[in-house]
Amino acid sequence: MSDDMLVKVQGLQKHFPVRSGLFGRVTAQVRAVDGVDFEIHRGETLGLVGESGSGKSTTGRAVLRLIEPSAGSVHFDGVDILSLDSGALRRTRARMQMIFQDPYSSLDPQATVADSVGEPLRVHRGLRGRARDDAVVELLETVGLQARHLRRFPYEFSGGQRQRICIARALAPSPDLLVCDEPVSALDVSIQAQVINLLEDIQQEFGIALLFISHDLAVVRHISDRIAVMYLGRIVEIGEAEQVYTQPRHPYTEALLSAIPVPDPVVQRRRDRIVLDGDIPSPLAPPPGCRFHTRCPYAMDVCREVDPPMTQMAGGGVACHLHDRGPRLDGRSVLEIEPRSRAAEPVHALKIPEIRSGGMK
Ligand SMILES: Nc1ncnc2c1ncn2[C@@H]1O[C@H](COP(=O)(O)OP(=O)(O)OP(=O)(O)O)[C@@H](O)[C@H]1O
Repeated sequence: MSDDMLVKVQGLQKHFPVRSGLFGRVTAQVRAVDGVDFEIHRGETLGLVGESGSGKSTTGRAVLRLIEPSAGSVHFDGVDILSLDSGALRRTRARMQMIFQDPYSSLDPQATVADSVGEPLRVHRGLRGRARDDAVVELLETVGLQARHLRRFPYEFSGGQRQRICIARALAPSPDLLVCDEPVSALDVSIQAQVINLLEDIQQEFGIALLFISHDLAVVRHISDRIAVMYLGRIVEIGEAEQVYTQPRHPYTEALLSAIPVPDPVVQRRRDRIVLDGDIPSPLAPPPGCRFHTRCPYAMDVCREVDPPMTQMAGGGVACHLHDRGPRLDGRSVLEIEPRSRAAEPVHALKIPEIRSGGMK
């Protein structure tokens, strides 16, 4: 792992068993995360986007080992966190904190701010009494609250203020990584930008890396250095934020982007709205071949058969799709690329029709 690499995730899977019948036999598996690779560098913000159900939260939790991954590896600062015993995991986890969507349920309603934010200071830094309160006040000021809030309870705060308290608590053990799972989705629109700006300021001031999970590509673009797009348990595209936003390689990214209103009418016209058919398929039985083919406006016969590999694209970014819609770094054609997996039919026997025109709606 290079020196500036903080997190390296390889082949991550999380399958949830579905049990039924009198004896609770496992009859199926929800493949919530089904082979995910990415890296986060020190001080970097990686945005993770995708529709509801694409596996973003499960990925975030599995990275922190809040849930046990089914397969794959997660290295944090060079250490394989899946190999740690509970004591070592607890110590490492202090450096990896999580902020959840709902600040209402994230805080103990019976605990004052001093206690909520002070507890990790006691556990991880051994602070007590006055020293602990002073450190809490410092953290409160960092997140835009004041010393007068110290003895108050969660019900006395607005949603935005509660999320600030959660952020202060997450900062208490001086983490290197913050996993933010839809941190502004439960807040009023007017407050969302303030909390995103706060996270950005914190990230810059303390050099903390962020894994920023959101279903909203517009939110993620603002804060991210790089963006990973997730669909049905897999990352389908990953690259520099600006490049993913202005030059999407995967039809799914294109569809997500087309749903974002753009103030410039010329850009909006270039970005005709792509409405995807139907809902995201069930992770109990992902479609064979390319998982996106059932909703893809450009689907070809081959897409039903071949699970496309991630391909390094010229101009930056990595995307998984079979269409020749951007130059590949290796200059190879669709059929030369080794598929990740393939169904019964060999690829060369498949006829690739023209990309359907008029597929956009
Ligand atoms: N504990 C669980 N048991 C069974 N299935 C689960 C469990 N947790 C998540 N899932 C399923 O895994 C899939 C991915 O869920 P996940 O919450 O990770 O997606 P998401 O992209 O974060 O969406 P959302 O924003 O709605 O949470 C979904 O189909 C979900 O129903």
